[in-house]
Amino acid sequence: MAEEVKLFRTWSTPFALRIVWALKIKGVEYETIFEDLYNKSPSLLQYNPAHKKVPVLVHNGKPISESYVILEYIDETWKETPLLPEDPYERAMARFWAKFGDDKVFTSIFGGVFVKEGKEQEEAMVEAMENLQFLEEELRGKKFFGGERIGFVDLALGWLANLISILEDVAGLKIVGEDKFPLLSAWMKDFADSPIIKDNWPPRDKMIAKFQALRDAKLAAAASK
Ligand SMILES: N[C@@H](CCC(=O)N[C@@H](CS)C(=O)NCC(=O)O)C(=O)O
Repeated sequence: MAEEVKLFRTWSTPFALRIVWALKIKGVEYETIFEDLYNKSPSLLQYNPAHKKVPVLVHNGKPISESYVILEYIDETWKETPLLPEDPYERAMARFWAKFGDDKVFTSIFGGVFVKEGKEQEEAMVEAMENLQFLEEELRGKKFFGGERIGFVDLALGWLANLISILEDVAGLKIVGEDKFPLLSAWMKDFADSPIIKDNWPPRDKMIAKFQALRDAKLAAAASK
């Protein structure tokens, strides 16, 4: 039976980009369904009733959601070019850093620095810098978080390379600079320039416009409170 793989996503969400990159690295053919999150399709609601979010991967009719769960499913189903290390401790650490990226780094930047101003933004920046320093240390002696090639943590943190680079245009924020985070800066460049990753990257102009609108809306909402 031919495999049927479908990916429900939006063009911009960093959570879905993880899945796009993983499927491309594994060489899995798939169909893309672009969702409008303001008008979610009945299929999305049926496939992910618990969260009603993208991404959702549907493999031979069976839905899987939550990007890290999907990444692990992909890695276990299509075993060529493994994303997670073999050693159980290394695997645990990869999952740890991926989760740290979402729980602490993403939150301190996109729920903090990006949507705040003045003193509040300065405080959020201190927290973001502390969190980023952990990732800087984790990269010591390595080109990618996965070692010599892109792995699970690189895909998990891909949003850093993808979104951080546009924040300077959107909010005048230079969060990861060569002066403060030389290893992360080099990683952001190497990751973004890697084959497969660079061919599957949302258009920069569109990203800037989207995140500008997002920031303006968040700041306006905060001001009207
Ligand atoms: N933890 C989820 C996060 C997914 C997520 O937040 N998706 C957003 C798009 S960036 C979404 O679908 N939001 C729709 C909503 O909240 O209604 C994952 O890793 O897949």
